[in-house]
Amino acid sequence: MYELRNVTKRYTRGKESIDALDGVDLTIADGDRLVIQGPTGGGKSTLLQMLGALDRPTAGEVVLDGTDLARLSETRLTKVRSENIGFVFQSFNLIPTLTAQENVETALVPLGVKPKERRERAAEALTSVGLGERLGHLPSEMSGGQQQRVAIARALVKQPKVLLADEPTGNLDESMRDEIMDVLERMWKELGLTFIMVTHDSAIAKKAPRLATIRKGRISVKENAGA
Ligand SMILES: Nc1ncnc2c1ncn2[C@@H]1O[C@H](COP(=O)(O)OP(=O)(O)OP(=O)(O)O)[C@@H](O)[C@H]1O
Repeated sequence: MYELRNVTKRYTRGKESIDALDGVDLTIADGDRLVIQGPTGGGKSTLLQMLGALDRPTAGEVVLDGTDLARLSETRLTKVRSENIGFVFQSFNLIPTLTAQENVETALVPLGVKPKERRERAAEALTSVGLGERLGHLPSEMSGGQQQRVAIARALVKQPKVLLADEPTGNLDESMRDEIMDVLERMWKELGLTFIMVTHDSAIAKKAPRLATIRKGRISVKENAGA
């Protein structure tokens, strides 16, 4: 469970400063699915960075399961991230020289998982996203949708509590967008994840049960009981 209290993130460049987040309060329960939308520059990616322990706020608290991430050392933040949080990005971020299976295995290396178990768990994760036949393929030998599925398997192989996705369908055409949204939704349900996704796609936002909008660093949250 996340509890954000009065979170401010100020970026300063020379004499100019901007509050990318300006007093954000937000609670996200375990197993929630939250979609974040808003105009470009509104603060979406900055919020995701706070939730993902990739950066700390300038002021306020980002409490994950009772621990304030804003107060952790860099080493502890890295540990929280590698154990609890899976990331999926718009640009897939796969390593081009590694096969699908090797790309997925990279998520287990920092956790000290032995090579044999790494291979087995990576194969299992790829099978669960429908890529059991593609373990030995390089990213360049796969479609955009398949590459994004490898990235999803890499995010989930460590069995995180939280999945954060930043425009996961942004580089995909419409049919692949639907395919990736189906995989993400199925994983959210099957694994009981807390799933938080940034999107510019109004069709996806419309279907979201809980929708946060961020403008000029300020957040408003709407529940959509019908979605
Ligand atoms: N590292 C940084 N240094 C300085 N300013 C930054 C930095 N990162 C973001 N900003 C500024 O903070 C504001 C919020 O940026 P952010 O990337 O969070 O917006 P966004 O809603 O994700 O936008 P987009 O939809 O374009 O990705 C913007 O004005 C941006 O220019």
